[in-house]
Amino acid sequence: MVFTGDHQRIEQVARPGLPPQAVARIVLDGFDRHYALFRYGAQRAKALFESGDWRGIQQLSSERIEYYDTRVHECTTLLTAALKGSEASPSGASAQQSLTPAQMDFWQTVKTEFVALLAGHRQPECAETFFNSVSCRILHRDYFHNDFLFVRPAIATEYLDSKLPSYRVYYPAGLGLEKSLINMLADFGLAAPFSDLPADARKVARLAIHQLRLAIPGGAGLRLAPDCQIHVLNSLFFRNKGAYAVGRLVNQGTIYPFAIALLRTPSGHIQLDALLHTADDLSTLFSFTRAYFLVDMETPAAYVSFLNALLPRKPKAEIYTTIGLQKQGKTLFYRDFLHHLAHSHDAFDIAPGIHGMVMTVFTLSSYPYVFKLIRDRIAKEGMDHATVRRKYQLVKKHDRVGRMADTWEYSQVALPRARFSDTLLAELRSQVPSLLEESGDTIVLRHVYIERRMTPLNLYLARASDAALETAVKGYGEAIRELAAANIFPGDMLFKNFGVTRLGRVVFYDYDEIQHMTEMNFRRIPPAPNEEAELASEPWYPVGANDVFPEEFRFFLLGDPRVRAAFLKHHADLLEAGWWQACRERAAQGRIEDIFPYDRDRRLHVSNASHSRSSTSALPFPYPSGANHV
Ligand SMILES: Nc1ncnc2c1ncn2[C@@H]1O[C@H](COP(=O)(O)OP(=O)(O)OP(=O)(O)O)[C@@H](O)[C@H]1O
Repeated sequence: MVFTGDHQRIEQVARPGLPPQAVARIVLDGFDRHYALFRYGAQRAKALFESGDWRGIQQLSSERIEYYDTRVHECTTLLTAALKGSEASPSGASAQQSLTPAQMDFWQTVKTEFVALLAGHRQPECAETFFNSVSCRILHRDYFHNDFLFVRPAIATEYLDSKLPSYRVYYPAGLGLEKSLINMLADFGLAAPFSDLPADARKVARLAIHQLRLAIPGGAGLRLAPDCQIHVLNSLFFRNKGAYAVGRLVNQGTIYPFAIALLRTPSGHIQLDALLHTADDLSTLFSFTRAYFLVDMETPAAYVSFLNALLPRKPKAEIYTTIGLQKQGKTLFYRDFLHHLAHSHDAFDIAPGIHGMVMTVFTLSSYPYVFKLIRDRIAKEGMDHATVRRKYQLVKKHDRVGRMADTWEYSQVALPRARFSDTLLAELRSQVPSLLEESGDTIVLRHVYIERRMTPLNLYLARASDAALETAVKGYGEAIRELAAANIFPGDMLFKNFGVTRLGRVVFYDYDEIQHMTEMNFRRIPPAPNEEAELASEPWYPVGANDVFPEEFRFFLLGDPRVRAAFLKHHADLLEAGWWQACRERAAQGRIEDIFPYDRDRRLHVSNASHSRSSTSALPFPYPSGANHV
């Protein structure tokens, strides 16, 4: 539903006495417009994939992040104008003021009417969230409870689906696995030819049978059981240069989740690139460290419920987020979090690790997230709140390539004071007083970033065995390479700014100093004119604001002999300006590198030869042999 013509409707409804139902209608129209544009984005992603317009996909993903706030703003403005002068308008007096009993009645009725309008709606949970966003901009915080907002959902989404069901079914026991796969992939109706779908489907079928044999005790004589079926979500999942068919195979009552990665070759053909089937494969694909997918869904709840069965460890909040509905993700996160608080009694405390100069970070041991507040006084030259927020927003909109954690930004988060440790409370009062509001038993955080908790890499390395340390240092170098390939220079590459995830991936989380690679100037240190110059505290050469001397990395990164040995074994070239210059050059040419969320050995068309050192030139960007990701 679009807003064209709505101004006329507002005039009709903007007379004093605008009924609650009309207010509810304006909000729902606002949401419907948002969701129509959201779906249109996903439909465009398909066309962009088909034509290989990678820059277009990147731009779309980035722009889509703003859609929601823009629509909420638009709807709030519309509503405020429509309510102007009416008795219901809290802003008529002041949004800070208490509502009169009549106004309370009015706004409660708006909520009831909104629920009535949601009968038969396919995205009721997202519409409720939109209603909350608009209402929060109109009502005072005192009214942020279930009488006026959807603190709890009103409409159940279990078993909700579209007229056209969200997933399709194929029966390999009759048709054969290979043929079923061919039909399944052809049914996506991509407007680009497959290079050789039967041959690719054969490869995938063989791999699938092999995996089934491994999974089933005595599976050597595997037969597809009569109940064998493939369920595949109707829409492809698009992100960067990849498209993914996401589904599950059911055989003898057991569910085997899978995703098939599709790529477009430079000649414009579609190729199956990988079969992803383990729990870790799917966790990596749907990780919080990657950009959100573009998926055309009429009923997102049906997609989330399907995905939830494939990814049982992943909270629904994160699933909504990975499919681009990050506001719904935020709502669910907050509900889960309040529920967890009500069912736990441990205390918030300062996060383990080295304290940041920019952020005060705290956590709750029983909950796997950290809370980050920007310090009032930042002990870094030229750094202020606006810059920090800008950098975090940059990361939100950038492709995070599996190497940067996603953050959720919240304002006005009310938490029980009794749950804060004394040390943390003292730290917050001294470091972030402007973000803290203490009233009675509650502490309100005016602005906070919430992010998945990881083990800080410096702590991890300090207690790692030799083997684990080598793996982590290798992962650290790979993270730097992949960030650089995605045009991100981390700025501060100290180990304390990286974390290790549950799956052992090394991920960057300190964004205040990041810059684009293309803004940097990577230089070699010129030879010293004499010995005194070398010993002097000041460099003997001029240094520009964005000059970086990779030779110097060894001085602040490689003090520990174990770390040094591992780093030099895998990533010695990162200490050379030449590597960085080449990478910067590629970014400057506007190249979008291939960084896929699965290991090279999963690729169906990568021959063994390309795993050897001699073939590194075939790799898409300066990369050492043995690297996991291309
Ligand atoms: N996602 C996370 N998981 C676990 N610990 C974290 C996380 N984010 C931050 N921390 C902890 O908080 C510390 C400070 O966080 P962060 O690096 O974001 O702050 P900063 O002020 O920007 O740091 P710097 O002074 O390096 O700029 C980290 O060194 C780490 O110990």
